[in-house]
Amino acid sequence: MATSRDRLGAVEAGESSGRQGYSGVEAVLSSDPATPAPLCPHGPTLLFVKVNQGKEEPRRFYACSACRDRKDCNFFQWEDEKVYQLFGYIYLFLMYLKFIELPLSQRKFCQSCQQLLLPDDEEKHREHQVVGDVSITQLKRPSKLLYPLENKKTNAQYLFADRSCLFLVDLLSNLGFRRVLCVGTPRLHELIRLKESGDKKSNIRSLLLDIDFRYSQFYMEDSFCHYNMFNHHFFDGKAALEVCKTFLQEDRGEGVIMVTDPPFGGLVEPLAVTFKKLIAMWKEGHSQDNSQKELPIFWIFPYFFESRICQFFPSFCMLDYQVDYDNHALYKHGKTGRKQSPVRIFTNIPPNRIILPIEEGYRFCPLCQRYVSLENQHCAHCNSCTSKDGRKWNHCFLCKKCVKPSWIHCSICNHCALPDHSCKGPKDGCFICGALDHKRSTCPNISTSKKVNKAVRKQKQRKSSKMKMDTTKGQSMNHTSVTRKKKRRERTHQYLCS
Ligand SMILES: C[S@@+](CC[C@H](N)C(=O)[O-])C[C@H]1O[C@@H](n2cnc3c(N)ncnc32)[C@H](O)[C@@H]1O
Ligand SMILES: [Zn+2]
Ligand SMILES: [Zn+2]
Ligand SMILES: [Zn+2]
Ligand SMILES: [Zn+2]
Ligand SMILES: [Zn+2]
Ligand SMILES: [Zn+2]
Repeated sequence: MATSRDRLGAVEAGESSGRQGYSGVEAVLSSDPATPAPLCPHGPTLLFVKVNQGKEEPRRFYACSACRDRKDCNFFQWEDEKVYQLFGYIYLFLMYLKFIELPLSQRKFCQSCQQLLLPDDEEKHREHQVVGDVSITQLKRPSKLLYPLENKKTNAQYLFADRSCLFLVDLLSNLGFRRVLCVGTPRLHELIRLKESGDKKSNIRSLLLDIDFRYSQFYMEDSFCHYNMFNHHFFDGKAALEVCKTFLQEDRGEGVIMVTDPPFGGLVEPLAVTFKKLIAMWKEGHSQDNSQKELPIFWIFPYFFESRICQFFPSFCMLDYQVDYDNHALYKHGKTGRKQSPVRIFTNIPPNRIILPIEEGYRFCPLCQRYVSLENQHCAHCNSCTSKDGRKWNHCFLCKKCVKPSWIHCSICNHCALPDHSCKGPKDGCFICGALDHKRSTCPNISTSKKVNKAVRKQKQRKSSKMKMDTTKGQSMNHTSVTRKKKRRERTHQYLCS
């Protein structure tokens, strides 16, 4: 919390090399384990020391362990100034109580430090970007006050568009849930609380687990735990773990659901391990007769992770609902009709209980007993509504399954693929006739090669204006994890950039 650009400026002044954004400094590896490092939104910070040639004792400071660039995380705290850590949550919450009692004109928020300011603090933030007149409504929507963390490597914080968030809150309430464990869903958490305080009928409570420490300014420890979902770590130790446990086990575990929307760059396996630990925590509070029951879960993630998620949670199915985000242009509805979002809800709740909004283009398929996208047509051969991406898919009789509309059956590869894919085998044959001694551009079965090139170009143009994710369930999972990771990154990149 005690970030300060001024002090950092002093450290950096006159330095030229070293850590980017913190030049002329080195990490202190053997910091005293008895003194835990303060936390930034990215977890425990690292201790650094300014390398100086002078004789005086260098002053040490804490900075973010994850972000190499100060632009991504400007946390800064001198080692000998550990004020906030001593008081932790209590301090922050007392500060919050003081804050809401101030007259509107004195309620200020420092955007540079991402921190609520009391009048005494103002002087320190004089040269920062400070906004005034922070209303109670704003305080109840911290996800709109704080800027979304956007560091791609550590934490891309994509926040739900109101439409999707309202849909989720209504759905949870219609399904009869009374408690929601929000794992990495700060905006859902605040909307549940907002509805709860406004509407007496809905009495849903919410507990947020998130790595973004900035939220602890706005919530007491019974509604926010600083948590790492990749290793099931509660930063505030046993007390926080107990809060979570009590929340899950209340009412003998009845009426609770976990909703999670992890960063998309995250790996499925560590997340699955963590979620199984949370499930086990919920189960501990059960009597034996309930042992068959599962903790209801909504796991929000891109559709191309379907096979991976179902590998760990075989009872999960993927809903057709497309989750939209505020701060990601490609995940939003376009001005003209729907821009496809690749993000879906994976759940162990029977899909026939989940009504998707007809006005947003979903319909009920009586054969599949679930709501599907309007264009997702029931295939008589597959006996299922097969589309994964919301477009109409076509059945290929050779592959014996439905495939994306942009795919064509390739006689060399013996399965459907994009027209301009490179075929397997020792040589890339001709896509048109399958012969190995020429490419499609010189195929004798087509009058002029120009025609083909033109057709291919056109197809490419058409394609690039549409979606471009080209993996189906079950494919691409049998390589080494390194190439898999790389490929997935590439695929996501390809999708996001198309
Ligand atoms: C893709 S965003 C989802 C936000 C959600 N759509 C919302 O609007 O409420 C991912 C969320 O997970 C949190 N997060 C990222 N890494 C995390 C970690 N290792 N452990 C816990 N939470 C994490 C982020 O702070 C962020 O709130
Ligand atoms: Zn940080
Ligand atoms: Zn400030
Ligand atoms: Zn169907
Ligand atoms: Zn089919
Ligand atoms: Zn085919
Ligand atoms: Zn091929």
